[in-house]
Amino acid sequence: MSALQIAGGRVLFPDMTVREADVLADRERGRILETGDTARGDETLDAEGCLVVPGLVNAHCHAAMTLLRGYADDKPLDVWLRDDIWPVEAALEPEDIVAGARLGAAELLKNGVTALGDMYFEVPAAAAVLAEAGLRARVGHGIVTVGKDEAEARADFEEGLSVARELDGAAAGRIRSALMPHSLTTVDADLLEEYAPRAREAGVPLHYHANETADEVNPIVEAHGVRPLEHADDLGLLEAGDFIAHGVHVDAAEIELLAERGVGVAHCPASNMKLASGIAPVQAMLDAGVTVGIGTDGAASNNDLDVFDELRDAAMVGKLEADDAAAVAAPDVVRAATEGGADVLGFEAGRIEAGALADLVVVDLDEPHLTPVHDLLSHLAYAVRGSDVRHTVVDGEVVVRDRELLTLDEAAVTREAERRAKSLIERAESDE
Ligand SMILES: CSC[C@H]1O[C@@H](n2cnc3c(O)ncnc32)[C@H](O)[C@@H]1O
Ligand SMILES: [Zn+2]
Repeated sequence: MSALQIAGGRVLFPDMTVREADVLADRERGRILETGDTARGDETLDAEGCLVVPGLVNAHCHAAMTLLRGYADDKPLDVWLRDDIWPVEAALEPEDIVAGARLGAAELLKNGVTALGDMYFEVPAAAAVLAEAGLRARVGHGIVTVGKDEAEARADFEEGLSVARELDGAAAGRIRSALMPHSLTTVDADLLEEYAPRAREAGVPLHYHANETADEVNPIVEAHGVRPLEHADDLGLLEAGDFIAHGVHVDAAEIELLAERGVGVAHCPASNMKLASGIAPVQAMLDAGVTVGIGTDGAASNNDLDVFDELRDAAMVGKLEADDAAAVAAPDVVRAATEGGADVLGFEAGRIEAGALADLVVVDLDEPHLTPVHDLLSHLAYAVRGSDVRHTVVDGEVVVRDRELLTLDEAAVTREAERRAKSLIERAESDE
């Protein structure tokens, strides 16, 4: 057996206490062996003066959208997608998505993200990039049927299903999959109802955008006489292990439904604020027992993939929504960004304890903005930045050491992304 020891740090344990401890990981099984005064490993990662936390989980992302970072800002979701994003996405070539996914992977890992949920196009190629970079991910082909005839719409669902079947369990289990219809308003309801059981047969969950804006809720209520998540339930889209993105405009009955069905929510506070989509009732979800994770959404609506940023936003905006400074407190957001996200994505990660997947992050505390230390949980929720991440470990393997990405050539990745982004926009704008 080959083991990695993360030595000399202070460790955040699942009960949200922080104690001095080493962590020993089995690199072959990718699992944590023990914590405390551990045996030495074949490889050591220095955590002296640092805080060792579970790897952050980005529960909803479109990693390749890093290519569209800063391309279109300051617009509401429907206008932004229709006028800016979808026209450019129509010009995407597979190599663009590969370059964007690589850039996303580099940014995620350097910011301490060890796992993500990712919905986009060219998924086998993008998943290979995420896996090679060392990430853990639940991926899926984003299915959109609006504007397509029946044959095209079915073909999109078939692609979503075959990609999910093909990729589930890839990269020694680091890649899992889901059937990922884009949303309840951009995908045909009859096909959703028809394909959901086929995803169940394939053993994969469903993931889709839901209740993101008020404009999305009203047409469903008008057409079906029920709220979107009740409609989703009627279509068979709310089963244990499924997870939705956003869940901003949800009422009490829908929150109860999410909790009863065991459906997770990827809360995306920055994207929800930037697109002025609304404020999700996160405290009410937590009170109801809904599993909540944190997502950045794509870099075009965020505009970065820093989950530390995101969990601070989640705490701040959660307090505003609840009109209560005690709401969505530090331990709640730290848990959501780690264990919550891992549970949402169905990974046995997000906690530092024997048996859990060895996905860990070492945060450097030797920074002015992290001084003094009264409460490290407070720092994690309100002061730590992605750039404070010193080491990132996924599956027992060191992927970032002393802020250097070991799995990708960062300079080459950013150069290629810059080149691809420019040519993509030129192509898209010349098609107009
Ligand atoms: C069909 S692949 C995913 C699809 O989703 C688009 N997208 C990015 N951000 C959002 C968002 O906040 N809500 C809805 N859809 C979003 C992305 O551009 C792709 O087209
Ligand atoms: Zn999204």
